Amino acid sequence: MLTADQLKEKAALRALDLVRDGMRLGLGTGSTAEHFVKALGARVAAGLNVLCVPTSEATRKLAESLNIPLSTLDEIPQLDLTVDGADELDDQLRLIKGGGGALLIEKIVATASKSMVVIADDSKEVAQLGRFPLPVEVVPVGLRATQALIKGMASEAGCDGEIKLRVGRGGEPFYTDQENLILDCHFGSIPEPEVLHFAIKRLPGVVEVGLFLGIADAAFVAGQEGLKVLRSATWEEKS
Ligand SMILES: O=C[C@H](O)[C@H](O)[C@H](O)COP(=O)(O)O
Repeated sequence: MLTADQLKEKAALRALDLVRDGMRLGLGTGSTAEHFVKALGARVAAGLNVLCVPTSEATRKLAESLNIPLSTLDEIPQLDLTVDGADELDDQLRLIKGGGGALLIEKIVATASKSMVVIADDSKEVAQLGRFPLPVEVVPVGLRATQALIKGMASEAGCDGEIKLRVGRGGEPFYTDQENLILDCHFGSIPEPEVLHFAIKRLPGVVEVGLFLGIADAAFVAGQEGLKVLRSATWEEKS
């Protein structure tokens, strides 16, 4: 019986098969992405030539410690591949991300990539998104007003539930790398993710919504029975 962490590593190692010499890569954030970055670091130490854009300060520090060559999207606006974890995914490759607070840069980097591949253990797979509280990144100014607006818009989109300001370990508000706040929306289920995304995203205080829709091209999902590959209609794995 493999532990959840071993399953995450298995998915991450499978994604490493996609990496080719000379690629420009987006590096995701979180415990699953960390396995990918560490394994990539070992390949770089063995001579692989890649240039990578991290999606968070935590990932930048980890990649730096492994001597992985780093750049920014300003220098390389288009990437070949981004590999990242997810908090939830459904069978249409729709995701909830942002459990670690990195959703904004993760979405920018993934969208700037020709392919985005998700790595996950099978506890992240759901029939309907929403069991995991949906993270919404908001600017600190007007927090309570934005929170009330999100609640109203979400309710119209069929999603009700508590919306909580994320706090850090010491009970103080959690700030993202961009000094924004996160509202975790405990909806339980999101019947129409596209409708909800559109409704919330257009509010002025909202920076980004943790729904990734039409962004992921494939997912490697590791379970006790083996590794499952989910593919979008257009994704082809090059050998
Ligand atoms: O903000 C964090 C990211 O979206 C992570 O990729 C997501 O929370 C999954 O993290 P983990 O692999 O640790 O479950």
